Amino acid sequence: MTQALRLAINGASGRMGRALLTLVREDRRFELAGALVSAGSVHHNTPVFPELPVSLRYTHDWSAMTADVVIDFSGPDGLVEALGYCTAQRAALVTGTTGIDASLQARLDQAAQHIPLLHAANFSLGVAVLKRLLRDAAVALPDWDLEIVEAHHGRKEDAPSGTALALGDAAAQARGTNLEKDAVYAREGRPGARRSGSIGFAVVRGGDVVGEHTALLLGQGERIELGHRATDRSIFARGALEAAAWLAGRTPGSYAIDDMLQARLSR
Ligand SMILES: NC(=O)C1=CN([C@@H]2O[C@H](COP(=O)(O)OP(=O)(O)OC[C@H]3O[C@@H](n4cnc5c(N)ncnc54)[C@H](OP(=O)(O)O)[C@@H]3O)[C@@H](O)[C@H]2O)C=CC1
Ligand SMILES: O=C(O)C1=N[C@H](C(=O)O)C[C@H](O)C1
Repeated sequence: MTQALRLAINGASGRMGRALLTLVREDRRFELAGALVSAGSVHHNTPVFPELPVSLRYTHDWSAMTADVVIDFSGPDGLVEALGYCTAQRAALVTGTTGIDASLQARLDQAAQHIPLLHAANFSLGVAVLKRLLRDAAVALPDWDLEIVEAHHGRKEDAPSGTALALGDAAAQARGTNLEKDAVYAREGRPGARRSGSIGFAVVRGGDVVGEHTALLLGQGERIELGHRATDRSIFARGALEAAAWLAGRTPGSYAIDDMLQARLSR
């Protein structure tokens, strides 16, 4: 049997971090090397599995840890710290953090020259397929209006979601344009008639919604709605663990979830 990969989870005390910890306990492909939290975390130095006879504690001390691969679901600041560790130690990095601005994106691109790095705004298989369907529909119906609606729990900090932006970007690229030019993020007062070719975003926040995305393609007298609803956060955690097992040991570079799913989705 091959040796277990030493895995560190960054943002370990969060919603996604906890979903990962639950799964990784039962996953023989991995040995949990660290559960990282922020410098000021109330979880720092508390036991990760208080109900089990294991000594692992949440920590902010990256220096005491040896990991082959890091999975990060912490937020932009935490991602910067994970990047620092992975680049210095030549560890692989899987990150699902969203709300990444252009300067952080440039740092990810730079780091990917030295380490294998996979960033995905959504680790669900269903969303990967939705993106493909949307690309096809956007090309087949170039004149139809495209609007993307997303809904998430009330604690989510970024908007629109990373997935909504990735869907918009995929459709824009498929139509030979780009999201920076075409996106409309807000309408209020009298914004005037809809600009042809624009891609509108609408955001819903509240309750415990795990994550819902609908792409509306609006024609004259008809419309298509392509949607995905996540009802259980463990689907993202499962996808991230698959990505970590797939990514560790690869040559440095920037990988996408489509690279990992290629074989499966092209069947
Ligand atoms: N790609 C995907 O499939 C998915 C992506 N996401 C994204 O993942 C990210 C996290 O989401 P979620 O788990 O819901 O958020 P949470 O807020 O529940 O968890 C994030 C955790 O990160 C910790 N954290 C904050 N700063 C740092 C830091 N500097 N270093 C280490 N840890 C830190 C915080 O814990 P503490 O205070 O204890 O440090 C916090 O609990 C978001 O960007 C979200 O959009 C979410 C779901 C799926
Ligand atoms: O914050 C979340 O919860 C989620 N964030 C991701 C995003 O921004 O797209 C993915 C998922 O929808 C859950």
